[in-house]
Amino acid sequence: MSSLIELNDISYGYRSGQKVLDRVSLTLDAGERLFITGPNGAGKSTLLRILVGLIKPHHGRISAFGQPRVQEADFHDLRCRVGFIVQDPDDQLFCPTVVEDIAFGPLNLGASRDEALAIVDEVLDQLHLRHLRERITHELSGGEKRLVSVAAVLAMRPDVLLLDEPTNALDEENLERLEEILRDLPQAMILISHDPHFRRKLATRTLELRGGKLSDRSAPKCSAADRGRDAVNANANASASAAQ
Ligand SMILES: Nc1ncnc2c1ncn2[C@@H]1O[C@H](COP(=O)(O)OP(=O)(O)OP(=O)(O)O)[C@@H](O)[C@H]1O
Repeated sequence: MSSLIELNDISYGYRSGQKVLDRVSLTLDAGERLFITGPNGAGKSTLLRILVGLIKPHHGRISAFGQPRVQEADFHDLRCRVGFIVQDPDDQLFCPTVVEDIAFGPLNLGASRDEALAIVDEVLDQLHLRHLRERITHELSGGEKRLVSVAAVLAMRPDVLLLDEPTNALDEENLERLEEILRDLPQAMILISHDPHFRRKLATRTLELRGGKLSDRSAPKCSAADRGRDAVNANANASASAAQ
């Protein structure tokens, strides 16, 4: 079975600076919760923006749901199926009220007003957020905005989720609730997070982006035999250096 998402040999650099991504490849399979870690400015958000077609890579190929994604029309279709929760909820929420913000996606995908409102209530119940339904979006706290942006993306019933720093601004209770919600969702997802505790609870696989390269952090540790061999080699090198 082919992967849901495949990025092959992706390279990119902003005009202002050096290469951010250097021949990066990744796959996302059904049921995975794939975490991407790495230092600030490593290019993690850039990678997600490339995946959904907001930035065109200088090199490499993107395929999703079995189709190559090249033209803008390909990415428009992809964005209907991939829910992207961006780092700053203020970039995600733009309607006057919470109910309008969450209904926007389903309406845009062709739902009737009644259908969209039914989805809003279902998602608000799922996230225990009914009390925020009629609130004015820009008056919400940072954590409330974060949860409403998750609700707005879930309302679009995406096949895959991308979450960029979803735990930012969440208190302990809401963090635990978000963990439970994500664990119960059937969708495959890619999560960017600096929070090791959150990652340990949810990750099925972890990649690290550093110096433009992605490496697998969940690769099996080397075996006892390998460690023994490494120790022998290290001793041999140390003896050789001492003899010189
Ligand atoms: N629009 C832009 N124009 C120029 N440079 C940019 C732009 N957006 C990001 N960058 C730069 O590209 C690099 C990668 O940024 P990116 O936001 O992808 O990193 P990140 O790994 O998500 O960082 P963080 O963990 O801090 O969120 C950074 O050096 C950043 O300053």
